[in-house]
Amino acid sequence: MAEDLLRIAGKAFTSRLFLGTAGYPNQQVFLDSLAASGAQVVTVSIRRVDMEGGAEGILDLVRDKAWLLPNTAGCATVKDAVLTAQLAREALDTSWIKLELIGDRETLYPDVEQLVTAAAQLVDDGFTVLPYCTDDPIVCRRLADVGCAAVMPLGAPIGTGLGILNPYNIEMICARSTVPVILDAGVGTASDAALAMELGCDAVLLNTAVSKSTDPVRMAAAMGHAVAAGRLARLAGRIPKRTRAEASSPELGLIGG
Ligand SMILES: CC(=O)[C@@H](O)[C@H](O)COP(=O)(O)O
Repeated sequence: MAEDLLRIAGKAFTSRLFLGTAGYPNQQVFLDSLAASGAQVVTVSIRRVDMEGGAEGILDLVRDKAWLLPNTAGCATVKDAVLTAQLAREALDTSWIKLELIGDRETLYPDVEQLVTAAAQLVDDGFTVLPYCTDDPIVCRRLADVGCAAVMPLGAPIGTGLGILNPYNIEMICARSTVPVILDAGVGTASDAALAMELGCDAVLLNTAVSKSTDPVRMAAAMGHAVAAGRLARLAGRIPKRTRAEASSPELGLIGG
């Protein structure tokens, strides 16, 4: 079987799982979870992280183990998000940014109007932009049109673990998208991650489902397997759903039949 690579902006990955870094019991559990998951992309909140490698120090630990994807979590205006992205580029020497622009502190839903504006500005400024967005095919199209390298529609609100609330929209986004689709947020357990891949997503980004599980290292391994299994099933092509039973064994040719 030929190697099935995920390609984003010219960079190739063998794993289709992206992992967040927040909320782990301690750094060692995060590092063990990362290893168990096989994830090659790790997202870090620029507002949370200590650039000097002090108390958090996560950057130094991760740099040689995964591709760093800084994010603008906590930003609520275009200005804020653009400045945070520029700070990340300076400090981390990467032009990749996961653009989060939150419209509401309670739901943490993206503000899509500001998101498209910020994405366009960052693309013009030379960034590789991966925006966290709503599960709306038109919003995803707008983001691709302004030059985003991928789109990251939500499965459910961040941290809820509700799974994929609107699988029809996710499937539609995947079918229409001209750029890779990464399901981001709301994954609760391994079957959610597998479903995302079966619906046609190119990758899955998740955090809370692993960091807050009872056994993060074991859940991280489960997520790695789920993403790989979902991808394989997608490539293999599922059988159509039927409303009536159909015998799985042929009746003709049976001995004595
Ligand atoms: C870490 C990160 O980027 C999160 O904001 C992301 O959206 C994941 O959400 P979950 O924690 O729901 O997986």
